[in-house]
Amino acid sequence: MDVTEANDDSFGIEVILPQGGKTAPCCPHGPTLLFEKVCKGGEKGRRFYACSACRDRKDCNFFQWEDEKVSEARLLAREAEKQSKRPLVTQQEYCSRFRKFSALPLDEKKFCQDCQILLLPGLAEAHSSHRSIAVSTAQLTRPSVLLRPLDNKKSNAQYLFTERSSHFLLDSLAALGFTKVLCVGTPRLQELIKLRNLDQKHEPMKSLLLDIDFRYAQFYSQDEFCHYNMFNHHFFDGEASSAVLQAFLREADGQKVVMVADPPFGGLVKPLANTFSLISQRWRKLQTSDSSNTEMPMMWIFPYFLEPRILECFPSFTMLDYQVDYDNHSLYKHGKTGRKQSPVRLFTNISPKDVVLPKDEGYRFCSICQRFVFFLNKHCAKCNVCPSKDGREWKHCSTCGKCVKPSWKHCQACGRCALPAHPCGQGEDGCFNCGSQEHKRKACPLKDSHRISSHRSKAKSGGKNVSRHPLVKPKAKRMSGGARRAKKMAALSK
Ligand SMILES: C[S@@+](CC[C@H](N)C(=O)[O-])C[C@H]1O[C@@H](n2cnc3c(N)ncnc32)[C@H](O)[C@@H]1O
Ligand SMILES: [Zn+2]
Ligand SMILES: [Zn+2]
Ligand SMILES: [Zn+2]
Ligand SMILES: [Zn+2]
Ligand SMILES: [Zn+2]
Ligand SMILES: [Zn+2]
Repeated sequence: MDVTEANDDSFGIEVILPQGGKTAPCCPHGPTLLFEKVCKGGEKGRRFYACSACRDRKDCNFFQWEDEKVSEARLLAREAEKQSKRPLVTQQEYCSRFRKFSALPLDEKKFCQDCQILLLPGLAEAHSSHRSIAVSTAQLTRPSVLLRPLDNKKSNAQYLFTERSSHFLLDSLAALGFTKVLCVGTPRLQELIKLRNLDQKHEPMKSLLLDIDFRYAQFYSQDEFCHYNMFNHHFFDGEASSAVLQAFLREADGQKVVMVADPPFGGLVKPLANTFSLISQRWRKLQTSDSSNTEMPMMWIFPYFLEPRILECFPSFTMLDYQVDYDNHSLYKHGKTGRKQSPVRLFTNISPKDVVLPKDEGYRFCSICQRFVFFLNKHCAKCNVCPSKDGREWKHCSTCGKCVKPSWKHCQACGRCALPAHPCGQGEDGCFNCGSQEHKRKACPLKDSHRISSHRSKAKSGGKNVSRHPLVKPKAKRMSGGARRAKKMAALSK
């Protein structure tokens, strides 16, 4: 993929990927991203830098105009903030603590739930007024169960795979012959790999977890975990961690590497694709000359409605029908009917016919499409594909000449299929959030991006704190989280 400037002609906020040359200023999460407001007709707005990882200003409020002169005092204040946000303990220190902790007698193994850390005996006093629990040896092998999932939707969005999905992933990777799994934001997959190695029934697999959640450093050695930001390919521990990745990507003695990434769903596609392509390039450089043209095998887990954006960045990818579901996300569950179906899918450059989807969960092989599909995704002889994206049975519209969602009807006035309740005669009703005609608001990569919305306001008002901007929808009456999610899911399944 080219690391080039965006040329999407929709209006909204665009990310401009680094092209070498100018270095971006850093926030506590590494180099910031450059954003630009693009208006209808291609008119460009003033560019600004903002945090790559946090989509909520509460988590990181970095803001700087591209052409802004920053005073020495502000630079010093930034540096001080960066230092204050650094973890108090190094990963090396964590590793040595973990060794000591593992050697403790069972009744001394404690975990502080308030601080989310393993407590060595010397620390017990300082945490005596906190809630702490005993930790069994088995629990030590399941950090994703022990740690409280970070449910901050806009930054961490830590949704953990169900047993069903994590075992499916692991079994598929093993069946495909992969022996090294680069886990980008997939802590639960990493721990299952380690557990699988323990039972010694299988060929051992190696794994390396790259995640922004530093709590995981407590449980892994330095060659198993790197504190990492996947939106700017930033290693918080610098060269040392970067070297760990480099060593991991090297394939010796018939080893085969695969990357599995499960980014927060609201994350911007372009910076993520840029990161994955940088990792792939590093992998390719380590290959022997005869395979130098191939891409690194990758699986990117993301909602189906972002398929066009992902394929734009990775034309070699295919979206598989498999529905990935999550333990702590009630609406992203697997099911055969209605709203219970998860919208999250696997995007991969591995040949889809080789990724066998489980028959007992309703998947079958389409010999024409040469891939496994959900049973409701029936092959359309006219389109010559299994057309469904959302797991429901789609129907063919002969006027449009393509298959459409079951709830859509052909509208003579608009000359296309749409929901019966569509705003008729107003042409393509594209995205209400950013104005693009290529997706609906629900698929907007900038949706839920209040931080960017506030920057938009700032961008327009010359830095003054205004609450309204023509591009920013006025805040609707606040709904409860559950109601909001339900509404979103209802919109998705129409
Ligand atoms: C949707 S969850 C995926 C978890 C996965 N389903 C599992 O069960 O292992 C997103 C993961 O990405 C991590 N994450 C969030 N923002 C990140 C960032 N900027 N860089 C790296 N990791 C990040 C979170 O800590 C979390 O582990
Ligand atoms: Zn930041
Ligand atoms: Zn504590
Ligand atoms: Zn088919
Ligand atoms: Zn069709
Ligand atoms: Zn139609
Ligand atoms: Zn119409």
